[in-house]
Amino acid sequence: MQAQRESKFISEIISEDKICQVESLIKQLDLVRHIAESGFWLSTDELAILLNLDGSFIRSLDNEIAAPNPNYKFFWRNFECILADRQFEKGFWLLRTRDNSLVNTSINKDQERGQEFSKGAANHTNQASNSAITSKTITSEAIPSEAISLNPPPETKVIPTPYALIENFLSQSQLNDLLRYSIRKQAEFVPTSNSANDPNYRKSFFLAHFPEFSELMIDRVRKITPQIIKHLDINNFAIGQIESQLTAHNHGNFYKIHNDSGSPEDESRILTYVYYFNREPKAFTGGELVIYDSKIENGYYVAANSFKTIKPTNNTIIFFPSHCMHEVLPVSCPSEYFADSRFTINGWVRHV
Ligand SMILES: O=C(O)CCC(=O)C(=O)O
Ligand SMILES: [Fe+2]
Repeated sequence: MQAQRESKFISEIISEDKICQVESLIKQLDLVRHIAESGFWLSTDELAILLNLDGSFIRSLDNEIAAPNPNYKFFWRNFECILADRQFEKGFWLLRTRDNSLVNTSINKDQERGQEFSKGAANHTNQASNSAITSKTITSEAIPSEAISLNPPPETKVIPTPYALIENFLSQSQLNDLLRYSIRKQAEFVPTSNSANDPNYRKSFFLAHFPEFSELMIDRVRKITPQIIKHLDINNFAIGQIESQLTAHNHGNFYKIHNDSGSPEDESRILTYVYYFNREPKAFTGGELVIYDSKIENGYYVAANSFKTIKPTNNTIIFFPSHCMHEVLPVSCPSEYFADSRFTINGWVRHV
């Protein structure tokens, strides 16, 4: 009798415990959905608390934050956690509900349940491993629940990056004036920063305010953009704001691989332009712009292995799609004179 009472008591404790687990799971999922809907960014520490991530996984996220991979994301249940920005060496994450429209309806109910309730850790995948388990045709047979991916299939096709180069973009007198102006403004140039705030990611100087030439450049870029759109054979778009900055790369300066439209506030950038100018004879070497071809992985553009190398040529402008990965190779400028820098006016054409 005593033993019977005890076992009943134990089973009540176990089931209450299970109810608590389910209740806290529901609370957690509600919170995650709430954050996803709000669009607020979470730091890695906050994300770790919210999703109850384990230490080794958090360390792997820290590695991703340090790595120059602006498009990193991982999956947690039916949410995507996207590395939105790097600020003060910390990663900030945007949560989004995954688009399940590609879920094959032939997944049977048991498998769906397996996916929904499999442990969080099983769903933490980086892009590479995730694509490895992604299958175009998910059938109901013989697939362990953890191997089912609700992702679109990986697109491994290499998409060549189109670009347009225009030589002698400004008149000789405009070019001379611009060069003189830039050299005179040396004291107003400030070091560039980047979203990772990592000095090993980008080193150069820029001038944000230069109305005497930004207006000229923006006007020229606006007028030529319709032709560029045709030449690059990209979808037409309504031209909105055009940004511009004046940059100087001197000895040892560089900008590692990145794209220009990866963060939410830069999403509307469609075209990147870079106008190169320098003193003649040219007193620097290097500083080539490397533009990578693209592959689509998990719905994101990532760099393919193939690329084009563009030599910065005086009075030449290049246009290419802002979502494409690119980098500026280190500049060697033995004199280290500011006047000998690799100068650019560069910026972005946004859609409205
Ligand atoms: O200077 C260049 O060639 C490219 C600069 C660049 O990629 C940028 O400012 O985003
Ligand atoms: Fe860029």
